[in-house]
Amino acid sequence: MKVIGLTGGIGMGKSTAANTFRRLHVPVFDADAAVHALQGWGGRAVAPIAAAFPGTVENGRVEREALRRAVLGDPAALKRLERIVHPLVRDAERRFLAAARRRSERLVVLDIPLLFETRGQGRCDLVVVVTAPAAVQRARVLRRKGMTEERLRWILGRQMPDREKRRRADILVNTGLSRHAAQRAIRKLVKDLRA
Ligand SMILES: CC(C)(COP(=O)(O)OP(=O)(O)OC[C@H]1O[C@@H](n2cnc3c(N)ncnc32)[C@H](O)[C@@H]1O)[C@@H](O)C(=O)NCCC(=O)NCCS
Ligand SMILES: Nc1ncnc2c1ncn2[C@@H]1O[C@H](COP(=O)(O)OP(=O)(O)OP(=O)(O)O)[C@@H](O)[C@H]1O
Repeated sequence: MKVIGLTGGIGMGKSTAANTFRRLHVPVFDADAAVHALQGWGGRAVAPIAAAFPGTVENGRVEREALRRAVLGDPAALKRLERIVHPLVRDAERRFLAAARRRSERLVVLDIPLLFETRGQGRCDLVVVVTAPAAVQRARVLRRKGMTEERLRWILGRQMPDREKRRRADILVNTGLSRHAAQRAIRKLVKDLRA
């Protein structure tokens, strides 16, 4: 089974690329979705987060807005949150990979925003980095509800710079050109890997 890592900075087009893989019947592990599930009702991160960040859990689930306020601008607090969440995400990833192996999948994708930051590339046979010009990235992200210049700057400061990610990529997918071009690049990759 070949494991494709999919990563890129905020707003570079990971989720869109992940959907293209799904349409080609390649199973995708979505780390952001795993974080949501872990922080949702019944999730394994709820109790440790309630203990570490009082007031951020309500009705058995994490209030992400409150948690964001608790960590924004506080690198030490974010580190504490990551130490709770990342091992649990890793666990979910292991289960995903084990299930895919049992089904004899030949190709799977790990969609992980912080793949390089958490040294996850070693678990991948090849890494796809989605990228676009900084101005395009900025415009995309600032269109989102609740996003501010300050928040964007802070997030970008916590992520490995795009040029570093590009340097480490096995395959670069430019999402700044057109949807069609990005889809074509992914289709070609899947076809080559399946051959
Ligand atoms: C702080 C939280 C509650 C904020 O939630 P919120 O719904 O407001 O934002 P969301 O999760 O959609 O993240 C917004 C953007 O920030 C980026 N981001 C999120 N966490 C981190 C982080 N630890 N370091 C760098 N960038 C991050 C993501 O790429 C995303 O594009 C949430 O991001 C969280 O629990 N983060 C810690 C877990 C983590 O490290 N996740 C990253 C993916 S594994
Ligand atoms: N190839 C592309 N061509 C044009 N627009 C694109 C392309 N890929 C993504 N986009 C647009 O860019 C925006 C961000 O895309 P997406 O949500 O996939 O990014 P992301 O990397 O998953 O973001 P985040 O890191 O915040 O989760 C969306 O509005 C999407 O429609």
